[in-house]
Amino acid sequence: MTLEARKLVAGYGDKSILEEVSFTLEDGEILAFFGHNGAGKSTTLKAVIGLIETRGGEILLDGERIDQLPIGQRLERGLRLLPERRGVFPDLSVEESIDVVAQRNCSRDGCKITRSDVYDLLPVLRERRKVIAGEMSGGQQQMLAFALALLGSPRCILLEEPSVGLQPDLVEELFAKIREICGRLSISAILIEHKIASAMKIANHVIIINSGRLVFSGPKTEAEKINLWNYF
Ligand SMILES: Nc1ncnc2c1ncn2[C@@H]1O[C@H](COP(=O)(O)OP(=O)(O)OP(=O)(O)O)[C@@H](O)[C@H]1O
Repeated sequence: MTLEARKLVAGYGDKSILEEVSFTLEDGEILAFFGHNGAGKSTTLKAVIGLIETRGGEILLDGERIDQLPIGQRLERGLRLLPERRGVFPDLSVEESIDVVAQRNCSRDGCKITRSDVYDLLPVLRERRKVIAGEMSGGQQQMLAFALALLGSPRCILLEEPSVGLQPDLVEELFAKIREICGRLSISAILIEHKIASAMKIANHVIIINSGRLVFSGPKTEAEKINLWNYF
């Protein structure tokens, strides 16, 4: 799978936010997406998933343009968005949550990741099957949110600050799981993250935007040579 954004332009009302943002993401790769508050990172993910319309540029999945498709068709093609703090059903148990999403995402033939697969990939969820999602720790809620994004046949998961509110050791645990699962199942991810060091540990590529403009794009090894803190 290749996800490519070419010179994306997007905004809200008469406000222009993204100015020709481009990136490419291959199978199993993790793209760390950095930039100061309000730089336009979430806006980029919203444009990729189809929550806002683009005003210029192209989004391609395996060479096919998807920027005019409705969200539903982008989901069917394997794009997933895991929004900040909003990835779980707070009143449902872990098992109910997984069942509801599996029913929707795994009903078609060729479902890559089933209910039992997510329990195998994230065993903590099997142990916590009967627990109400909203009553779990932040780390476990993020594991569940990630599991829900995995159900079906995901190809690229857009992660919006999954570490928010987590203790440092839980961030490391969650990120290690993301790295392991994406690598093993050839799922790619875009990771918006303010915890730079943790994100850098699992990233292959880095992009940085500043006021809606791309200021850096390159492999992790190149990003390690610059002072990333200059962009926050
Ligand atoms: N729904 C909206 N309507 C109007 N303006 C918006 C909307 N959502 C975001 N913006 C504005 O777009 C700009 C970019 O916001 P965005 O959320 O994409 O930034 P970000 O880089 O994700 O920031 P953060 O790291 O704080 O989440 C900001 O100026 C923000 O106020």
